[in-house]
Amino acid sequence: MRKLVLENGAVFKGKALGSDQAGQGEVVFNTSMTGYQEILTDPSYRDQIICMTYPLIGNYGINRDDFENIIPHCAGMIVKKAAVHPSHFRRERTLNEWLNHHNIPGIQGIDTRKLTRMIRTGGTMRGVLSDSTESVEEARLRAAAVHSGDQVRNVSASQQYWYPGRGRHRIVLIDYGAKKGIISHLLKQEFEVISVPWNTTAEDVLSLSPDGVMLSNGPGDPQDIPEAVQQVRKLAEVLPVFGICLGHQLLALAFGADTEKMTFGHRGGNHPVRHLESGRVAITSQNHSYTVREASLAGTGLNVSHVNVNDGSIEGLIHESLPLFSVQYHPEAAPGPTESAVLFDQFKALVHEQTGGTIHA
Ligand SMILES: NC(=O)CC[C@H](N)C(=O)O
Repeated sequence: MRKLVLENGAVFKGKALGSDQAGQGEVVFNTSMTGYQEILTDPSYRDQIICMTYPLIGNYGINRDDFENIIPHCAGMIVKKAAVHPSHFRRERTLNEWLNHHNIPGIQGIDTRKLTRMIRTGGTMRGVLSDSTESVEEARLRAAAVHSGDQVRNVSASQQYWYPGRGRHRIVLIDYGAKKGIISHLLKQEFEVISVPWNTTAEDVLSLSPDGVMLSNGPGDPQDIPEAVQQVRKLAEVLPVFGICLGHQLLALAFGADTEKMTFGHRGGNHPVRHLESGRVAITSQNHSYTVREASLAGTGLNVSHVNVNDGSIEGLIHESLPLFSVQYHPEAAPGPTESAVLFDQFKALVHEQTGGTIHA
């Protein structure tokens, strides 16, 4: 028997999934029906235990192509039922085999609806996964003591990577825990991409002669990395910038706005977002716990471009005079609906406009 114990004392008894090692982290839920491979390898889930609300996970196995990072960074996985015999022509391993291979613990067979409702009302909670015979109170105390920090430092690559691309314009991607999908979309726009570690100084970024800067997604609280915020501000004054998720939050902080933690965040592939100027709604892929505080935007030069249709939270920002924009959701859609990929076209157009170039088809 394996159990999940939350910091509020709730106990969920189920069966083992993945590694036998004890797991601990912040328990979050994701409403995507598919895309578990991309979700498990998204570095933004660092130190989090992911509960999938869809009841059958793993039915098409794990393949060699759909990774968002070389290794998974999440702390655990919770499913109602993990498929034992996945069926897909690209499948190479089962979910259970792959979790074992990467030493990630999980639990299956618990009431994931009950857990999700508990998080929706009580907020994101810390929890532990264990096989041990420790008492519930001991496990609860362990859960309440879970502390995460240094998440970006732990997931960002420690060196530069160069992706030649086919275009004339060079983008420096600041890697706070970047998903492969972002790099693929930049290359599709024919940008040359240089990804740099999260703590690269603005001066070192500028020495690479970029035509624009992409601020990636990443784990944790954006306020944990004030040194990165300072560098973003310097870059935003001189170059076109596009920020995604953590990158969006860092851009807001760089201009003096504030961020706060949401009760349970947004995670899934079906979040409706309204573009205020056109009134058009896009269905988006999301994975975040923090949000930009609307009241804090006054006087920053940043305006709200997109809002979440469900709860009205800020989903996009645009600067009133500088060539900068950002979104809280995931236009790279890995996994998720691809309709927001147009934002990468808009970034290309912005970079070309700023550099005086023309777009080559
Ligand atoms: N996907 C992301 O970049 C997440 C951003 C941030 N860690 C949050 O949870 O809000």
